[in-house]
Amino acid sequence: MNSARSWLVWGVGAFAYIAAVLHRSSLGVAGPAAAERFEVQATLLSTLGAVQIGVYAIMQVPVGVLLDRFGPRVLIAGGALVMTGGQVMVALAEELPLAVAGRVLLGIGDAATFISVIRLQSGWFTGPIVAQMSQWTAVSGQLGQLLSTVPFVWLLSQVGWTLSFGTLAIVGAVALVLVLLLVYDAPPGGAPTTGSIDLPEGWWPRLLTAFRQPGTRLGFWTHFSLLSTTNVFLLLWGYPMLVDGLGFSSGEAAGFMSIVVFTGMVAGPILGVATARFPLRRSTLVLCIVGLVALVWTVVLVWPGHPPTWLVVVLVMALGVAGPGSTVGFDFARTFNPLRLLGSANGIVNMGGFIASFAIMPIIGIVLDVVHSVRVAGGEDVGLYDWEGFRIAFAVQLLVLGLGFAMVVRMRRITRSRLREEGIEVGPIWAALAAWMRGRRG
Ligand SMILES: NCCCC[C@H](N)C(=O)NCC(=O)O
Repeated sequence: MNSARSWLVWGVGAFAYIAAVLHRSSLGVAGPAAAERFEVQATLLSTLGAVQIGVYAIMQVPVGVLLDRFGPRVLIAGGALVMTGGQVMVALAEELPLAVAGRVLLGIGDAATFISVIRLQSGWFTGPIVAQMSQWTAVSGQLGQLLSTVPFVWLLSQVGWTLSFGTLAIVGAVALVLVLLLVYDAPPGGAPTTGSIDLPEGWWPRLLTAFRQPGTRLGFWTHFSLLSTTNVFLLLWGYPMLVDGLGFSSGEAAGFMSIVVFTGMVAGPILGVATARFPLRRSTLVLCIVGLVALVWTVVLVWPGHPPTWLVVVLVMALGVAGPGSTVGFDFARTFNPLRLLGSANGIVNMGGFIASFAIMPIIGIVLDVVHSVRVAGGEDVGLYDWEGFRIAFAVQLLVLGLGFAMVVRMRRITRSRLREEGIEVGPIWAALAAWMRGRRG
């Protein structure tokens, strides 16, 4: 455990996840080329993006159950295989239906990857480092996001659709071969066992057992609260809001998007250390991040006129912290479930943020449409992506943040009462801080 080989195995798993995120984000940055190739509206293409997120969310529970049955090696390799096939279809597609089928396969393969790499870590590492590894895995995915924004966009402009998407398929195939050669579920002696815990037979009772753990549901609501706001911004609505709503150039918008990604890459490891160092304060950390994001969105949305550039920078930095904040959800699942249920538990957690993203993405589009129609009917000459429309449409996110906050508070109360039964008392944060200050003085 925690050996050079552990790092190699994790590195290959992380590479497979980088490839998955690269596949995931490639259509989003190829919007104009796709609209031209398939002769469809950009709006229809953005709906495709939402469908892929939906497929990803629906697949979480089946994939989690399969992960507990077959282990991460099989799931990561299977995911890479399906994504490679999907990307070949996208590369060769001349008509939209084949491209859609390819994107569905990409959603399925992608769904298997992140939670399997998170599960792989628990087979190869022990101790506080495991809490940090989840953040490192998530950070590596951000590399895939960056690769899609600059190098892939450049490749697409140089060699065209088939060769650039074909190159992504080759990256997927390389990931598949490396996983088959190097990734195993645990070192030769086996992973740490949790054999003393009796688990029911059959996938359904086991899934229910994972769901009934309050820590799993605390993880679900953590992910629900914090992932969607970043996803909605990075994957769909951030670019039109910045360019059409606020009048920034496309280069400036790309710069803002990169700030989200870079802030996440810095915040992730810091949150990883914090969760490993203060495991009993993880939910307080999550609540602070949810509160911060809600506050910043509120200020942006009620700002008279266009929000100033410095405020937009604060917003994208807050969104950058929200992404790694959502990863803390997997740490709740890890510490409250036996290893043999971790696949199912992680699948449940990962569904949270993607269900919220899938719901919010079209709702924002619908609200934009309604606001636009009402204003046009009232005689105003405004565009669909006007800032006043975004101001109202983005307020929908406050409902997700508010619901998420309330549910995290509720689930942590239940989780803490379960801990109390086991003799672990988690006092209020102010009491802990006061004791810490007294300790420093004395
Ligand atoms: N853009 C934010 C990335 C944060 C990672 C996140 N916690 C997560 O759940 N990722 C799942 C995945 O499949 O990427």
